[in-house]
Amino acid sequence: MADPTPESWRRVDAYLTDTLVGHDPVLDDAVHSQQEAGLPAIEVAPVSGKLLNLLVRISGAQRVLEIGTLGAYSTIWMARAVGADGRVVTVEAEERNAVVARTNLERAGVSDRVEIRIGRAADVLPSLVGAEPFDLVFIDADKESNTIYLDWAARLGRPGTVVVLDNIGRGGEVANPATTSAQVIGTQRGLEMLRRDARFDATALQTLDRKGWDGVAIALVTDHVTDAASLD
Ligand SMILES: C[S@@+](CC[C@H](N)C(=O)[O-])C[C@H]1O[C@@H](n2cnc3c(N)ncnc32)[C@H](O)[C@@H]1O
Ligand SMILES: [Mg+2]
Repeated sequence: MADPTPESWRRVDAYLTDTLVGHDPVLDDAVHSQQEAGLPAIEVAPVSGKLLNLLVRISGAQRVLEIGTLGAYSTIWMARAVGADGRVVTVEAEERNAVVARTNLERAGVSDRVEIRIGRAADVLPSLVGAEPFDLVFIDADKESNTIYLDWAARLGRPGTVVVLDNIGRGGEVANPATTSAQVIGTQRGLEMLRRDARFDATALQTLDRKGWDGVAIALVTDHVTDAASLD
Protein backbone atom coordinates (compact mmCIF):
# COMPACT_ATOMS: atom_id res chain seq x y z
CA MET A 1 0.00 0.00 0.00
CA ALA A 2 1.37 3.42 -0.92
CA ASP A 3 2.33 5.87 1.80
CA PRO A 4 -0.14 8.71 2.07
CA THR A 5 0.85 11.89 0.26
CA PRO A 6 -0.79 15.24 0.95
CA GLU A 7 -2.75 14.80 -2.30
CA SER A 8 -4.03 11.35 -1.35
CA TRP A 9 -5.02 12.18 2.22
CA ARG A 10 -6.76 15.38 1.10
CA ARG A 11 -8.62 13.30 -1.51
CA VAL A 12 -9.68 10.85 1.21
CA ASP A 13 -10.69 13.71 3.52
CA ALA A 14 -12.82 15.22 0.73
CA TYR A 15 -14.35 11.79 0.07
CA LEU A 16 -15.17 11.23 3.76
CA THR A 17 -16.54 14.75 4.10
CA ASP A 18 -18.72 14.34 1.01
CA THR A 19 -19.85 10.85 2.05
CA LEU A 20 -20.52 11.27 5.77
CA VAL A 21 -20.55 14.94 6.72
CA GLY A 22 -22.03 16.72 3.73
CA HIS A 23 -21.92 20.44 3.05
CA ASP A 24 -23.98 22.62 5.30
CA PRO A 25 -24.41 26.20 4.01
CA VAL A 26 -24.53 27.64 7.55
CA LEU A 27 -21.23 26.03 8.52
CA ASP A 28 -19.68 26.91 5.15
CA ASP A 29 -20.80 30.54 5.70
CA ALA A 30 -19.24 30.57 9.16
CA VAL A 31 -15.86 29.61 7.70
CA HIS A 32 -16.32 32.08 4.84
CA SER A 33 -17.16 35.00 7.15
CA GLN A 34 -14.19 34.08 9.33
CA GLN A 35 -11.93 34.27 6.26
CA GLU A 36 -13.51 37.58 5.16
CA ALA A 37 -12.77 39.03 8.59
CA GLY A 38 -9.12 38.02 8.24
CA LEU A 39 -9.17 35.37 10.99
CA PRO A 40 -6.72 32.48 10.55
CA ALA A 41 -8.00 29.21 9.03
CA ILE A 42 -7.37 27.20 12.18
CA GLU A 43 -10.87 25.86 12.82
CA VAL A 44 -11.35 22.10 13.02
CA ALA A 45 -11.87 20.19 9.77
CA PRO A 46 -15.49 19.25 8.94
CA VAL A 47 -14.86 15.58 9.84
CA SER A 48 -13.63 16.72 13.26
CA GLY A 49 -16.55 19.11 13.71
CA LYS A 50 -18.83 16.14 13.10
CA LEU A 51 -16.78 14.08 15.59
CA LEU A 52 -17.35 16.76 18.25
CA ASN A 53 -21.05 16.79 17.42
CA LEU A 54 -21.22 13.00 17.78
CA LEU A 55 -19.19 12.94 21.02
CA VAL A 56 -21.62 15.44 22.56
CA ARG A 57 -24.58 13.30 21.48
CA ILE A 58 -23.01 9.93 22.37
CA SER A 59 -22.16 11.18 25.87
CA GLY A 60 -25.53 12.91 26.23
CA ALA A 61 -23.74 16.14 27.13
CA GLN A 62 -26.05 19.03 27.92
CA ARG A 63 -23.42 21.46 29.18
CA VAL A 64 -20.35 21.98 27.03
CA LEU A 65 -17.31 24.15 27.72
CA GLU A 66 -15.10 25.22 24.83
CA ILE A 67 -11.74 26.95 25.29
CA GLY A 68 -10.86 28.77 22.04
CA THR A 69 -13.81 30.00 19.98
CA LEU A 70 -12.26 31.69 16.91
CA GLY A 71 -15.27 32.25 14.58
CA ALA A 72 -17.46 29.62 16.36
CA TYR A 73 -17.23 26.92 13.67
CA SER A 74 -16.68 24.13 16.24
CA THR A 75 -19.07 25.91 18.62
CA ILE A 76 -21.92 25.60 16.10
CA TRP A 77 -21.25 21.88 15.68
CA MET A 78 -21.49 21.36 19.45
CA ALA A 79 -24.36 23.82 20.00
CA ARG A 80 -26.44 21.86 17.51
CA ALA A 81 -25.65 18.66 19.41
CA VAL A 82 -26.70 19.88 22.87
CA GLY A 83 -30.17 20.71 21.57
CA ALA A 84 -32.48 23.59 22.47
CA ASP A 85 -32.23 22.98 26.24
CA GLY A 86 -28.46 22.58 26.30
CA ARG A 87 -25.76 25.17 26.85
CA VAL A 88 -22.32 25.87 25.42
CA VAL A 89 -19.96 28.26 27.19
CA THR A 90 -17.09 29.24 24.91
CA VAL A 91 -14.05 31.26 25.97
CA GLU A 92 -12.19 33.53 23.56
CA ALA A 93 -9.33 35.94 24.27
CA GLU A 94 -9.75 38.14 21.18
CA GLU A 95 -12.68 40.54 21.09
CA ARG A 96 -12.61 40.74 17.28
CA ASN A 97 -12.89 36.95 17.02
CA ALA A 98 -15.84 37.02 19.41
CA VAL A 99 -17.60 39.57 17.18
CA VAL A 100 -17.31 37.22 14.19
CA ALA A 101 -18.35 34.27 16.36
CA ARG A 102 -21.46 36.07 17.62
CA THR A 103 -22.60 36.83 14.06
CA ASN A 104 -22.00 33.24 13.00
CA LEU A 105 -23.89 31.86 16.01
CA GLU A 106 -26.85 34.14 15.28
CA ARG A 107 -26.87 33.11 11.63
CA ALA A 108 -26.79 29.47 12.71
CA GLY A 109 -29.80 30.04 14.99
CA VAL A 110 -28.01 28.80 18.14
CA SER A 111 -26.98 32.06 19.84
CA ASP A 112 -29.62 31.54 22.56
CA ARG A 113 -27.81 28.42 23.81
CA VAL A 114 -24.24 29.74 23.53
CA GLU A 115 -22.52 32.12 25.91
CA ILE A 116 -19.25 33.69 24.74
CA ARG A 117 -16.93 34.68 27.58
CA ILE A 118 -14.29 37.12 26.38
CA GLY A 119 -10.91 37.08 28.09
CA ARG A 120 -7.87 34.92 28.62
CA ALA A 121 -9.13 31.48 29.58
CA ALA A 122 -6.88 31.24 32.66
CA ASP A 123 -8.66 34.36 33.96
CA VAL A 124 -12.18 33.39 32.85
CA LEU A 125 -12.28 29.73 33.93
CA PRO A 126 -12.16 30.40 37.70
CA SER A 127 -15.36 32.43 37.32
CA LEU A 128 -17.17 29.25 36.22
CA VAL A 129 -16.62 27.53 39.59
CA GLY A 130 -19.93 26.91 41.30
CA ALA A 131 -21.91 26.53 38.09
CA GLU A 132 -23.32 23.13 37.20
CA PRO A 133 -20.53 20.80 36.07
CA PHE A 134 -19.71 20.60 32.38
CA ASP A 135 -20.38 17.29 30.65
CA LEU A 136 -17.88 17.82 27.82
CA VAL A 137 -14.89 20.16 27.55
CA PHE A 138 -13.20 20.96 24.22
CA ILE A 139 -9.73 22.48 24.60
CA ASP A 140 -8.50 24.28 21.48
CA ALA A 141 -6.67 27.49 22.43
CA ASP A 142 -3.03 28.38 23.20
CA LYS A 143 -1.30 25.01 23.45
CA GLU A 144 1.24 26.35 25.96
CA SER A 145 -1.58 26.43 28.53
CA ASN A 146 -2.90 22.91 27.92
CA THR A 147 -2.07 21.65 31.44
CA ILE A 148 -3.85 24.64 32.99
CA TYR A 149 -6.93 23.95 30.85
CA LEU A 150 -6.89 20.22 31.61
CA ASP A 151 -6.77 20.99 35.32
CA TRP A 152 -9.78 23.29 34.92
CA ALA A 153 -11.59 20.69 32.81
CA ALA A 154 -11.32 18.22 35.71
CA ARG A 155 -12.34 20.82 38.26
CA LEU A 156 -15.29 22.13 36.25
CA GLY A 157 -16.35 18.66 35.17
CA ARG A 158 -17.46 15.58 37.10
CA PRO A 159 -16.65 11.88 36.91
CA GLY A 160 -17.74 10.93 33.39
CA THR A 161 -17.04 14.29 31.79
CA VAL A 162 -15.52 13.91 28.32
CA VAL A 163 -12.43 16.02 27.59
CA VAL A 164 -11.23 16.57 24.03
CA LEU A 165 -7.78 18.08 23.52
CA ASP A 166 -7.17 19.27 19.97
CA ASN A 167 -4.05 19.43 17.81
CA ILE A 168 -1.96 16.78 19.53
CA GLY A 169 -0.04 15.59 16.45
CA ARG A 170 1.46 18.85 15.26
CA GLY A 171 2.79 17.49 11.98
CA GLY A 172 4.56 14.67 13.82
CA GLU A 173 6.57 17.06 15.98
CA VAL A 174 4.80 15.81 19.14
CA ALA A 175 7.09 12.74 19.12
CA ASN A 176 10.23 14.89 19.08
CA PRO A 177 11.65 15.01 22.63
CA ALA A 178 14.13 17.71 21.54
CA THR A 179 11.52 20.07 20.16
CA THR A 180 12.01 23.74 20.96
CA SER A 181 8.48 24.79 19.97
CA ALA A 182 6.56 26.13 22.97
CA GLN A 183 3.32 24.91 21.40
CA VAL A 184 4.64 21.37 20.96
CA ILE A 185 6.08 21.34 24.48
CA GLY A 186 2.66 22.47 25.75
CA THR A 187 1.07 19.64 23.80
CA GLN A 188 3.53 17.07 25.17
CA ARG A 189 2.94 18.29 28.73
CA GLY A 190 -0.80 18.03 28.22
CA LEU A 191 -0.49 14.43 27.02
CA GLU A 192 1.84 13.55 29.90
CA MET A 193 -0.68 15.03 32.31
CA LEU A 194 -3.44 12.91 30.79
CA ARG A 195 -1.31 9.82 31.50
CA ARG A 196 -0.10 10.56 35.03
CA ASP A 197 -2.97 12.56 36.54
CA ALA A 198 -5.38 10.01 38.01
CA ARG A 199 -8.29 12.32 37.29
CA PHE A 200 -8.07 11.32 33.60
CA ASP A 201 -8.18 8.16 31.52
CA ALA A 202 -7.22 8.98 27.93
CA THR A 203 -6.09 7.97 24.50
CA ALA A 204 -5.18 9.91 21.36
CA LEU A 205 -5.50 9.40 17.63
CA GLN A 206 -3.43 10.85 14.82
CA THR A 207 -5.47 12.47 12.07
CA LEU A 208 -4.78 13.22 8.42
CA ASP A 209 -7.34 15.58 7.03
CA ARG A 210 -7.48 18.86 5.15
CA LYS A 211 -5.70 20.47 8.09
CA GLY A 212 -2.72 18.17 7.56
CA TRP A 213 -1.11 15.74 9.99
CA ASP A 214 -2.43 16.33 13.49
CA GLY A 215 -4.55 14.53 16.05
CA VAL A 216 -6.93 14.59 18.96
CA ALA A 217 -6.79 13.25 22.52
CA ILE A 218 -9.99 12.07 24.17
CA ALA A 219 -10.21 11.62 27.93
CA LEU A 220 -12.74 10.68 30.53
CA VAL A 221 -12.69 12.39 33.93
CA THR A 222 -12.45 9.61 36.51
CA ASP A 223 -13.82 9.55 40.05
CA HIS A 224 -10.29 9.90 41.40
CA VAL A 225 -9.89 13.04 43.48
CA THR A 226 -6.30 14.24 43.20
CA ASP A 227 -4.45 17.23 44.49
CA ALA A 228 -3.38 18.52 41.07
CA ALA A 229 -0.87 20.93 42.58
CA SER A 230 1.17 17.99 43.91
CA LEU A 231 1.66 16.62 40.40
CA ASP A 232 3.98 19.37 39.13
C1 LIG B 1 -7.59 27.07 17.06
S1 LIG B 1 -8.53 28.50 17.38
C2 LIG B 1 -10.09 27.83 17.88
C3 LIG B 1 -10.80 27.16 16.74
C4 LIG B 1 -12.22 26.75 17.06
N1 LIG B 1 -12.28 25.92 18.25
C5 LIG B 1 -12.75 25.96 15.88
O1 LIG B 1 -12.36 24.78 15.73
O2 LIG B 1 -13.56 26.50 15.11
C6 LIG B 1 -7.86 29.05 18.90
C7 LIG B 1 -8.56 30.25 19.49
O3 LIG B 1 -8.12 30.39 20.85
C8 LIG B 1 -7.99 31.76 21.13
N2 LIG B 1 -7.05 31.90 22.24
C9 LIG B 1 -5.70 31.88 22.21
N3 LIG B 1 -5.20 32.03 23.44
C10 LIG B 1 -6.25 32.12 24.28
C11 LIG B 1 -6.39 32.27 25.68
N4 LIG B 1 -5.32 32.38 26.46
N5 LIG B 1 -7.63 32.32 26.20
C12 LIG B 1 -8.72 32.21 25.40
N6 LIG B 1 -8.65 32.07 24.07
C13 LIG B 1 -7.44 32.02 23.52
C14 LIG B 1 -7.47 32.38 19.84
O4 LIG B 1 -7.74 33.77 19.81
C15 LIG B 1 -8.23 31.57 18.79
O5 LIG B 1 -9.42 32.22 18.43
MG1 LIG C 1 -7.70 23.02 16.86
